[in-house]
Amino acid sequence: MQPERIIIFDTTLRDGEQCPGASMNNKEKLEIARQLSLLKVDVIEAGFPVASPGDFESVKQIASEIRGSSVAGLARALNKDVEACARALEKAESPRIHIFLSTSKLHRDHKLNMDKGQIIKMATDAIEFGRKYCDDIEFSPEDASRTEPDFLAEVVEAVIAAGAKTVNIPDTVGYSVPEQFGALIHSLKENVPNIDDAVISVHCHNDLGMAVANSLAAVKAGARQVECTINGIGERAGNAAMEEIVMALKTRKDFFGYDTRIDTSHIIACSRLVSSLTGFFVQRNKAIVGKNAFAHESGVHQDGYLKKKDTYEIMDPRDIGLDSAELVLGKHSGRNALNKKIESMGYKLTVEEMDRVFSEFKVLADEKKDVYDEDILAVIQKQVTTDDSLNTYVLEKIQCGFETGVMPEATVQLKSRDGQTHTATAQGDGPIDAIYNAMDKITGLTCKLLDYQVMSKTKGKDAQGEVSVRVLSENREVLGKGTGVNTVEASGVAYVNAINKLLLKSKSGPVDGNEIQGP
Ligand SMILES: CC(=O)SCCNC(=O)CCNC(=O)[C@H](O)C(C)(C)COP(=O)(O)OP(=O)(O)OC[C@H]1O[C@@H](n2cnc3c(N)ncnc32)[C@H](O)[C@@H]1OP(=O)(O)O
Ligand SMILES: CC(C)C(=O)C(=O)O
Repeated sequence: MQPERIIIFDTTLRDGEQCPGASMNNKEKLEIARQLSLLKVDVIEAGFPVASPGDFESVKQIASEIRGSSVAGLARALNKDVEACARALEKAESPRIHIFLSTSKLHRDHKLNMDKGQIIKMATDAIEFGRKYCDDIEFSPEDASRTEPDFLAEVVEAVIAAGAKTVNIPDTVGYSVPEQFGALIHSLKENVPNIDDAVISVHCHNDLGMAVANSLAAVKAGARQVECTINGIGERAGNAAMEEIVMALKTRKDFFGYDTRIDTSHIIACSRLVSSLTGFFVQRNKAIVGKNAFAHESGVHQDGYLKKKDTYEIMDPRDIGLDSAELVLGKHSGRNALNKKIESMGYKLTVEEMDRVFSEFKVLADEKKDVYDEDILAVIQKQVTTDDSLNTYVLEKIQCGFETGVMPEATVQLKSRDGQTHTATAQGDGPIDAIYNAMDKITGLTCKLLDYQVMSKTKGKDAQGEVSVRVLSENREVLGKGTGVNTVEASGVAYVNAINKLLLKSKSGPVDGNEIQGP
C-alpha cells in the first residue's frame, strides 16, 4: 500500500500562484504544467476551480492535455467546490480532488465558528460527496501543525475511513520546527489505526525558513508524499522548494532511503521558466537553482575542484540540466584556475607570460566584479602580443578633472625607456584632448588625431572599453589601441601606443608604406 518512493505533489500553479504578485495567465500555466510533466512530477495541483472562471478553465485545459501525471484541483469542504473541481477534471487521465478544512482551535473558533464534531462531519461528508466523482481524494486538515494532536489523529482516522486515499498534514503558517514536525508525523503513524490505508503527505510553509527541513523530517518519520513548488514560491514566504526536496532525497538517499521519480535534468529549465513567467527572480545563492549554486570563485576551492571535483561538489550539475560547474574568475581566483581558462581558450603561455597575465588579471579583478572570457583575452593580447621592450614611453599616471563650463586640464606622467619620468600639463577642448596635448608636450611630436573610437570589449556596466586612435604625424599615420575599465585611462594608453609606433618608425624609417598596423 505504501509507495516505494516519495510522491512529488507540485502546487506551483495553486499555492505558488497564491504568492502576491505571481499571478499567471492560463497560457503561462499550461506551459508550466507541460514542463512539470517533463519533470515527471507525480501530481500537478493545477488550481482552485471554484475560485474564478479563469481558474476553472485553466484546470480544465491542463487536465485535458497532461498525461503521465495526476492532475489535482483544490476544493473547500463544500459541495459546490467539489462539483466545480470534478467538472474541471472531467478529461484528466488521473484526476484527484483535494479537499481541505481547518482543524486547529484557532481556526475552528475564529474562522469557521464550528466545533470539533461539526468539523469531522463536514470533512467526511465532503469526502463522501467527492468519491461519487473521483476515486482519488486527498484531504488536508488545514493548520494541522497547530491542531490538538489527539483531535488531529481523530480527524485523520475519520477521513481515511470516509475514503481519503491521501491525508496531507499542512504546516499552514510555517510554525513547526523539524524535530517537532517529524514527531507529529511519527505519532500519527503510531496512533491512527487505519493510517496505512492512506498515503501520508506533508505541505510545509517557509515562514521561519524551515519548509524543506520540516518536509524532510516528515519523510524520515514516514511521510511518503511531499507537496512543494518550483523555486519555493507560494503564499507569504513560500512553500518547500521542490528542487531542494528532490535533490536532497537523491543526493542523500543513503540517509533518507527514498528517492523520487523526478527527471532532475529538467530542473533548471523549469526553474527558469517559472522565474521568467512570474517575474520572481531566483536569488543567486539559492540552493540547487541559484546562479552561484555550482560556481566556484576562490582559488583554493578552484584548485581542489580542478584536481578532483568531489572536493567541493556534492552534486553533479548535469543532474539538474546544467552543462558543468562554473569556475568564476574573480579577485579570489588563483593561477591554476586562470591557467585552465587560458588553455581552454587555446593559448599556451610561457611561465613569464603567465606571470604577467596573472598580475594584470588580479589588478583587473580588483576593479571588475565579473571577469569574462573577453576580459582575459584582452589581458592576454595586452601582455603577450605587445613587445614592451620596443616602447619609448610607458604611461605612468593621468590626472584630469572635468567641470561644466571650465576648460578641461590634464597632467600626464610618462616614463621613458632610460628610466626618466616626464610630466606635463595642458588644456584641451575635452579631457581626452587635454591628455593628448600634455603627451604631445612631453614627446615633442606634432600629432593630429584623425579618428577616436571607444568600443565595449566585454559585457556589463563595468565592461572593459577598447579605445582606438588614428594619429597622423609628419605624414605618417598609425593606429594605437588601449583597453581598460576606465576609458579615459584607456584613451591615454591608446595614444601612448600610437606615439611609440611613431617613434619606432621614425627610428627605423617608414615600414614599406604599410603605416597602419595593430599592436
Ligand atoms: C491554506 C490555503 O492556502 S487555502 C486556499 C486559499 N486560496 C484561496 O483562497 C484562493 C482562492 N479563493 C477565492 O477565490 C475565494 O476566497 C473563494 C472563491 C474560494 C471564496 O470566496 P467568497 O465566497 O467571497 O468567500 P471569502 O473568501 O470572503 O471567505 C471564505 C469563506 O469560505 C469559508 N471557508 C474557508 N475555508 C473553508 C473550507 N475549507 N471549507 C468550507 N468553507 C470554508 C470561510 O469560513 C468563509 O465563509 P463565510 O463567507 O461564510 O464567512
Ligand atoms: C490547502 C492546504 C494544503 C494549504 O495550502 C495549506 O494549509 O497551506
